[in-house]
Amino acid sequence: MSKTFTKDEVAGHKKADDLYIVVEGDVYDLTKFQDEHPGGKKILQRVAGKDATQQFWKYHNEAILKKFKAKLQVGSLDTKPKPAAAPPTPPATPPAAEKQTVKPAATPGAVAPSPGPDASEEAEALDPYGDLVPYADPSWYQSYHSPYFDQSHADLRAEVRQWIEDDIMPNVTEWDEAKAVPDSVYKTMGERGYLAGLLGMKYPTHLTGGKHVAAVPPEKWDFFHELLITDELSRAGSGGLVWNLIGGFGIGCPPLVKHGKKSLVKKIVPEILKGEKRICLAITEPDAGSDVANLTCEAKLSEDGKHYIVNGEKKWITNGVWCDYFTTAVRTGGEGMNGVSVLLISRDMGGVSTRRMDCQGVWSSGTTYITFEDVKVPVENLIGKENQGFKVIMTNFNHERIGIIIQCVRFSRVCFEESVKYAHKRRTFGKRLVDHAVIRLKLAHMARQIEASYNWLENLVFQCERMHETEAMLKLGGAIAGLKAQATTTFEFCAREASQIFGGLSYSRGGQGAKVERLYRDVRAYAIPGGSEEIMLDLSIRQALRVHKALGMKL
Ligand code: HEM
Repeated sequence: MSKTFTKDEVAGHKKADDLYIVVEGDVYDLTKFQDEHPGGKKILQRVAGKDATQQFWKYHNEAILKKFKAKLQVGSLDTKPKPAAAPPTPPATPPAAEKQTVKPAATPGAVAPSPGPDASEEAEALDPYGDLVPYADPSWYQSYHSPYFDQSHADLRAEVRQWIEDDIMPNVTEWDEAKAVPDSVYKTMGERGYLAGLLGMKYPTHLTGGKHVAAVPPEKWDFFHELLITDELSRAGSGGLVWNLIGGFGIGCPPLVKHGKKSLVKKIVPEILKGEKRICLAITEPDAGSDVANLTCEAKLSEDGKHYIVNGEKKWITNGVWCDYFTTAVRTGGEGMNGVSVLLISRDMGGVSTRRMDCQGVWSSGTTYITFEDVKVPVENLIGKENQGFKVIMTNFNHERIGIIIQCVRFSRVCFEESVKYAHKRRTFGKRLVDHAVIRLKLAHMARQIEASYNWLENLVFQCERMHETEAMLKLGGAIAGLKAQATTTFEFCAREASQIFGGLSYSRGGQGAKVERLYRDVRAYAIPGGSEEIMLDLSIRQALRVHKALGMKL
């Protein structure tokens, strides 16, 4: 794309059969494209030979330019400024050298805490990052101080964001409409080491042949790195995409890695972490959702005691249609939670059928109906102990719910960010949308809920980082359930308000309102599965009271 044009040269291409335009200093040949332009060809012919930057931004967002650039750009104007060697980054405020650590002064006789040798380094906020729209990113992206994030998180953030912006964002709408994401994207998740970092545990180099995520040394990996991957993936604004990539894996693989027999884990997990095989979690049934203790899919021990014979149905199983393995909850004993076990079922055992279900949202996630008919599962595939599967499932719920929360908060931010950007370009009644108080009120209500949810999330992720998994399950289950309800209601609110701000553009699919329209459809996929809002709210209080009674609560 090295060809340069003068303004006059571009002006020479102003006919329908020879149509150039300029957008942001780059020259595009739209002669052939005009017939397929969704906005019509006449509108392009009216700006033929001219700089159409302003008109372009009125009707499109950045993803469109990224998507079509390679195909349509023929050069740049000679007046276009050359890009700087490195993108300028605003300095953190104020510059490090001028920063002073506040040393608490002690009055004689009093003991004052004093900062350790690393205090000034830890106190440093990271450089501002991203578009800097307030509340569109977590505050530590925008030069707030944080006790949780350091340079390794900032490096990972940059790595994931670049990939999402270049390879994912421009295609997300197309993939959602096609109800599938190319397999190569999931494979890339494995190759980049992201899948292995999403298990809710320390980075498992023993299962990745020593490989790890480029930006972060494995020994530094923590739950905040995990949070970041899901958060940045969610910026694409599609529940279908996120669930396609990590929906089945993120809940189906951890029970296997943590509670499966070593030989089984060693045999199966490395291929999954590489992105070569896929796994999902099969718990919900046509007649048992949040009410897990009532599941009926049965697993009977064969007479020789070597196999379980599995019969039953599973419904709403994310990724099921594409999966090789199914981490499946089955009934091996009597009624209730003490008769439940977890088995790893492989598609090649025979008797496993999957069909795609049509759903309101998360279109590209592959929601599936599964039938197991006389599937012969070796007893070695038992995950955890027989009839003690409920504990495996419950521990896993915390990890699943935190994932849902991260996604919901980021989707809420996406709704907010899209709204702020659109409100700055759309004019009604003689002024920009953002200049109407009623629109600012909507933005303020979105922002306050987003920040409250996210700060609670950071706190709980930090607790998970510090507590043992069983302690976390017992102590944090209630709070995580409460935050799930908080996050899904925030998401629902933000999707609604963003839709109102975008008006018709978020009612039709695609185009500038694409993310908002899609997310609005995805809301229920978050508010219902993984524990419905109603069950989460009730659990949050019941569980908190139980824990605090044990802690010595005085009433
Ligand atoms: C590089 C040049 C261009 C490309 C690749 C392009 C591509 C597209 C695409 C893909 C859409 C479908 C909507 C979407 O997905 O966002 C669209 C819609 C549209 N485009 Fe363009 N376009 C270009 C230039 C322009 C220019 C210069 C104008 C105006 C002078 C324009 C006016 C429109 C309009 C009015 C729509 C319909 C918007 C709506 O449905 O609300 N386009 N364009």
